[in-house]
Amino acid sequence: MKITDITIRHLQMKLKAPFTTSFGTFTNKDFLLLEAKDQDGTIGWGESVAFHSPWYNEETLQTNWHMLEDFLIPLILNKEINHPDEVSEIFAPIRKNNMAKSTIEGAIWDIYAQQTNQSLASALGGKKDKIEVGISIGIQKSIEDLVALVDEYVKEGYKRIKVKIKPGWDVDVMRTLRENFPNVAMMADANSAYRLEDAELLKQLDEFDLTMIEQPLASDDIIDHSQLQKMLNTPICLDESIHSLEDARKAVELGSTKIINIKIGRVGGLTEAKKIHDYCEANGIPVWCGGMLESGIGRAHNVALTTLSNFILPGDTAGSNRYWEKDIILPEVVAANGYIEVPQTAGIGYAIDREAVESFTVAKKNYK
Ligand SMILES: O=C(O)CCC(=O)C1=CC=C[C@@H](O)[C@@H]1C(=O)O
Ligand SMILES: [Mg+2]
Repeated sequence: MKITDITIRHLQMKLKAPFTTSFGTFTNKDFLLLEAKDQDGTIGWGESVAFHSPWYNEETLQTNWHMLEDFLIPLILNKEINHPDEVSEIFAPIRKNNMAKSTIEGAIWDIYAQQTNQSLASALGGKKDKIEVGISIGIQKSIEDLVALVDEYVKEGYKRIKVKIKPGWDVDVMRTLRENFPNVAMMADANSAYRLEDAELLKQLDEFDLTMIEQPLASDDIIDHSQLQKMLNTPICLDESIHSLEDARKAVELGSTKIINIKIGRVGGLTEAKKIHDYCEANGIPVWCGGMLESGIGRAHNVALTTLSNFILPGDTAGSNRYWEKDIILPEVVAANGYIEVPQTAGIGYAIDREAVESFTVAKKNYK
């Protein structure tokens, strides 16, 4: 294929419910949507998961737009590409900026799957026809509000409940949840809110039979997590610390993590995500697919990735209606009784709702 035409759009979509983590609260999702067209007119879609501000990692919507416009698109336009795995090689001279790279690579995977007349899941080697899904709940105003929300999602059949923790909102919260929901698969995501000195406090979480504690320590740490894991019975899951297969290898070899949260954007795209999946499978490390409050396009990519065999834990890919009054795909991603049916049509398996896209677009630019 040869990509001959790319359009970047800045979309602003209002979240159904504000999302609060140990870093703060946001009510809108601003993100870049990338539309790529090849010489035959096949159109593929990719979504940047970079937030408006650099709180999750160093990338932002603006840095992504800059990297795409000034470096990545010029490397891709009118270049002969035989397989999407070539994109990460083309981008190898560009340091980091994984979310920007992933945005364009995802669109190329979509085009490739359409041109080989297979679902994106199949193109990645996935075999599942439905995936188990969990749900991630931001920090709530009160424990009572949190219990009510968890109760709602458990009744909807979500297979795993993920809650945020931070100093002052941790042991008591998890104890109350466990008392109310003794049999639900539950995990905590700390988003790096703790230090190794907090080990004794984090050890108290062992009492609640959590499936994992996600990213308790610094977002660029692997060493201290290996020390902490020796002190905890609960498995540590790394998210922000893992940017590549190399990071995953080092973390696994050091015993820093027993589970890995794979996010396509964080690791630079589907090709690297698949490499991490395969390495973890060969080393007995289960993985699951994390979320970044994606629109239906990013959500569709997450569904396809989760069909790979070692995605054995429910991820954060909840249904579209959890996030948006109206998504930008048709049909929307639907989670029913904790499962999402995997689309079998060619490409990402969902059609774009152009009217919805245009209604949320606040800026756009075309590149030929
Ligand atoms: O997309 C979802 O529903 C999951 C969102 C989510 O839990 C996160 C998104 C971004 C940063 C964090 O707050 C958290 C995570 O680290 O997984
Ligand atoms: Mg996380």
